[in-house]
Amino acid sequence: MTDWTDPDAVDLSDGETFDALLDRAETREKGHFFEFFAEGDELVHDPGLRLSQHGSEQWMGQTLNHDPAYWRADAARERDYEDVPVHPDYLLACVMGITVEDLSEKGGYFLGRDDVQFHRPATPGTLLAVTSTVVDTRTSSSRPKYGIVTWETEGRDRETGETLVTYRRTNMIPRREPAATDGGAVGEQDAGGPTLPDTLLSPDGEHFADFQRALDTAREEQAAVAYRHERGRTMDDQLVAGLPLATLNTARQHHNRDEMADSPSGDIVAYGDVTRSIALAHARSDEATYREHRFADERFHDFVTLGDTVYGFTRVLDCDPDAGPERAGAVTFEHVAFNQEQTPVYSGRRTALIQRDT
Ligand SMILES: CC(C)(COP(=O)(O)OP(=O)(O)OC[C@H]1O[C@@H](n2cnc3c(N)ncnc32)[C@H](O)[C@@H]1OP(=O)(O)O)[C@@H](O)C(=O)NCCC(=O)NCCSC(=O)C[C@H](O)C(=O)O
Repeated sequence: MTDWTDPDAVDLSDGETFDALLDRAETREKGHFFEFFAEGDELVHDPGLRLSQHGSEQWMGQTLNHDPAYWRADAARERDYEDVPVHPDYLLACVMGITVEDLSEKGGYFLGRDDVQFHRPATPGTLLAVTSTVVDTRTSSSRPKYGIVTWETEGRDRETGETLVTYRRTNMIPRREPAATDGGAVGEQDAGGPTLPDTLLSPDGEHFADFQRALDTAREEQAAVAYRHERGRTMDDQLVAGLPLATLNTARQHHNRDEMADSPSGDIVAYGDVTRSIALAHARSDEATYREHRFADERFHDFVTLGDTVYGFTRVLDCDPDAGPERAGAVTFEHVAFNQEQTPVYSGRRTALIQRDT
């Protein structure tokens, strides 16, 4: 009788034998299908992650978020930070990265995020504690193989218990069993041509007063304050696979080319937080940012894959001179990331504190 614990019992040099072995082996699964999630469930995400200066600088460097307030003590003090904090995009990506193994590792699409709030800055060395609550589950009417799940997530400092960031995110999650639906209409477009303002204005500078002036002028002229950013960033392996893995994001979409070969993208795709951070970096390079405040209605419209180039477009929606400290006012933007074919891949509303002219 063959001893199946004998390392030599299976001839691995014989491809046919190994194929047959793999075909019969059960796959030990990772992640959860849609059916796992029930409204009200709370998930405590285990891996934890210590935010690091290196991780933050690597994120900033690769995504073109070159803001010295997040790496130089004098620049941080100038922006009223007690210590040099990690970059907020890195913080957000790390908080979400930790959740992926429990929430979205099975694949599916990161559709959007809402109510992103930064409660306090986080410094390098902070150990994260992250929990999520399932707030909604529903069947996708257009894609019977998927369900749609929304979670609320909170990232805290594990040592002090202080809340750092909170948000609500929605993903399409593969179902173990396809649902019976009417098949729905996929990506239907509205009929009729586009309605656009006659004039698009751009602010004269990067300070709060420049945005406010442009918005006031636009209101008088039935114009919009909307502009493109010159920089683009082509997605390479470091961005697509390296950055998500550095945040412990285990979603196969970002690092398993073999699995992704049969997917609609045909290849690995960028982590939504990387795409978003690049578009925001383009926008921030044209403004005197004081602080990030909140984000709303973030959507991922299309996937971004290796070799795509991410550009940015910004529309100014509102200016509030009374929000924020004396030296800054709040500006609400809509940012759009688009690719080399001018296809939007991300959009979101962002309120940031922008420095007044000094
Ligand atoms: C996902 C897409 C292929 C969908 O395209 P399309 O069918 O054209 O879009 P619809 O607008 O019809 O949406 C389909 C259904 O999803 C619901 N939906 C869409 N957005 C939201 C939202 N923000 N909140 C709630 N629900 C939403 C619609 O209501 C539709 O529902 P139903 O009719 O019942 O089916 C396309 O959008 C696409 O390719 N998007 C890009 C996705 C992407 O690349 N994301 C980022 C990369 S993946 C990632 O980062 C993974 C991450 O690591 C993680 O783990 O989450």
